[in-house]
Amino acid sequence: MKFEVTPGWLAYYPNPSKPKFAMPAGAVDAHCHVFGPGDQFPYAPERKYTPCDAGKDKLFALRDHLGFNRNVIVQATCHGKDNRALVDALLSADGKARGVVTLSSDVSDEELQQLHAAGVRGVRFNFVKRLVDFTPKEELLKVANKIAPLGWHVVVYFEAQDLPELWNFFTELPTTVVVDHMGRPDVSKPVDGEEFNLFARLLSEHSNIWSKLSCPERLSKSGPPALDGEQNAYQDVVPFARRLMQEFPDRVLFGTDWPHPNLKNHMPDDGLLVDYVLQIAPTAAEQKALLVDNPMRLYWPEEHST
Ligand SMILES: O=C(O)/C=C(\CC(=O)C(=O)O)C(=O)O
Repeated sequence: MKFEVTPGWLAYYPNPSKPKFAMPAGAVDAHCHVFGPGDQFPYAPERKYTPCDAGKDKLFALRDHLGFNRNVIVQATCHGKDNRALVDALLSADGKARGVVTLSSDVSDEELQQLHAAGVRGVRFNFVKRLVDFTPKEELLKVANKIAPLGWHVVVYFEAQDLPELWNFFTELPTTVVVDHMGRPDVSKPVDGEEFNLFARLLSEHSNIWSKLSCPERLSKSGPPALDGEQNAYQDVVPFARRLMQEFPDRVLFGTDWPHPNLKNHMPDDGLLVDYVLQIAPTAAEQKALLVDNPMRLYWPEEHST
């Protein structure tokens, strides 16, 4: 099937630079996507956007170019609950990729076993209103209860203003819970203000809740963008990520978010996005926790020793 991309769609950066930051051995890109290709893995009829194709071969080439060792591929809403593109990527990754899928509550035990064998270790619940239609919480809880016995976790994506309403749901989930993109704070508000304090409290009061420090390119208001060799990109986001890195060093993850769906004003150079990590995790110990130990503990526990 032929798909027309959403008007104004920004394609991923064509020739990313080589990062200056040599990541620790075994680094994991813990948040990225595959899109199609649409003629092989059609986009979902209920999608809110149509991206440009960004298939597994491009993702794996980027992984190697940037110096990551492994990927965690997260289901994006443009593929709905059809996880075939993601599973196909996992099966082609020589064990170097794990996945987070989207499921409906009638998923069978047999399907779950197949997904587990392919490398799936989590489900994603998306609450961002521009991306998805509403799903009743009972439905989501059913899914969470089905995947809990497999040792999987739940990834949640929401915007900061919706946290109060979602708090009870998140804190009652029976699994590890991983929050995408620091709960999308408004970074023009203070890092120790009411909004971000609430998010930090979610983690401090619930030791099963983790956060990705990803997506400065999406959260930043004043940049500067990760373009043209910029080594101090997205300075307005750094204090937020830095706070979580320091307060919860063993529950944070980082990912590129390639191919960066729905960006509106610029497309980052992924090499410079890797260099951004030096600002939020300046010490070798923090870098190892963020990029290796934490994601390995969550996604490859059988290989993880520390
Ligand atoms: O890639 C991300 O994490 C963020 C997205 C897209 C997304 O999550 C999805 O479509 O599922 C966004 O903010 O548009």
